[in-house]
Amino acid sequence: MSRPIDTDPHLPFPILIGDIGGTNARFSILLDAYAEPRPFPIVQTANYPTIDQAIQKAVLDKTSVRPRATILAIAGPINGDEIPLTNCDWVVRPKALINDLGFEDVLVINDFEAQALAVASLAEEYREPIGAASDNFTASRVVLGPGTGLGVAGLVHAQHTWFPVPGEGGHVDVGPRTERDWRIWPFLTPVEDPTATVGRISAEELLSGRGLLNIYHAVCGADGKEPTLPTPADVSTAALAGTDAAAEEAISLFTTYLARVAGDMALIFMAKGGVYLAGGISQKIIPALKKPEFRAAFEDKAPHSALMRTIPTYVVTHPLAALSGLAAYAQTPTRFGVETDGRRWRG
Ligand SMILES: Nc1ncnc2c1ncn2[C@@H]1O[C@H](COP(=O)(O)OP(=O)(O)OP(=O)(O)O)[C@@H](O)[C@H]1O
Repeated sequence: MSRPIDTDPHLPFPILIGDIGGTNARFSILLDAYAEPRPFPIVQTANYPTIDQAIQKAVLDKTSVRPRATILAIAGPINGDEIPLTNCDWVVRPKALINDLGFEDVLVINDFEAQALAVASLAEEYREPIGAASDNFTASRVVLGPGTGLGVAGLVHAQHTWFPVPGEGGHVDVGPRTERDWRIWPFLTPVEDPTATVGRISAEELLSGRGLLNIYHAVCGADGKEPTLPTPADVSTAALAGTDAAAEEAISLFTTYLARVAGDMALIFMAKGGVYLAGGISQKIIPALKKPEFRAAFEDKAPHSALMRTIPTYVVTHPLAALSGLAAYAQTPTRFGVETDGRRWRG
């Protein structure tokens, strides 16, 4: 028996999938449920005034395939018919995509929801284990991604279905714990965020590009030294090369705080299937994450340390992880419990 159209999660092929970040937009086309996604060159969002023009010029003008549907993953909340992106001037207008570009079906989801879809079935070659624990059964997972901000999503496994749970976990409070933390904390001030509430250090203010710089400045401040490294990449490069003591401590604290928050998220979701570190920064600091501090802080969750020791941790190394999650969903939407209410438009 065929399902009524309103509850059928399948979108019609060909499907254009897009991962729209603050800086970069990545697109692929899926011809059918079995074909490999066909990628297009990465688009710099600053080079196009609107997403419609980017899709037209960077995708539709470059292929004779006419996608009938599109699934877009965006950074930011999805409310209503006008969806502004965080960190970029583009506004997603699904009705315009239908009327002007000819799509019949448009689905917009959160970027970390797409990352969560990706970790449901990430091949071994696209994940780097941190620590010895390994997953040998299907269980709920968590994905955390330090980048421009800190994205967090759960992936709950129930009733043979993966349910991505997008949230705002990057904005939980983090407090000092060790004696050194207590010395550093008074020097932690938002580096580039004038809207941050005074006195509140959220996870994102530590675990992001600006967060790493924030930690580095605080380490220098606590030691009465002048900071000399201007960017987060300078801090991690100097730390990994062992050429700057404050940068080395900053990256060590960054991995420790990331592990504490990752452990908290694992406890909340009972993520026996593992914690996956995505985002732009994790892949670049794998040697630091492989030092003992990360797993030690992750497992340091009395009275649940024994449980934490069994939970594997990985860095996602797939170059287009969010797109791979969207492709998995587009191919077999019934494997996933993705909420489409208020996020799907049809022409
Ligand atoms: N080697 C590095 N070490 C530490 N931080 C880095 C490094 N390279 C870049 N960053 C920081 O990572 C952040 C960018 O993260 P990411 O690559 O995830 O970009 P994004 O804007 O969040 O995503 P998108 O590329 O999808 O637009 C910036 O704050 C940048 O300063």
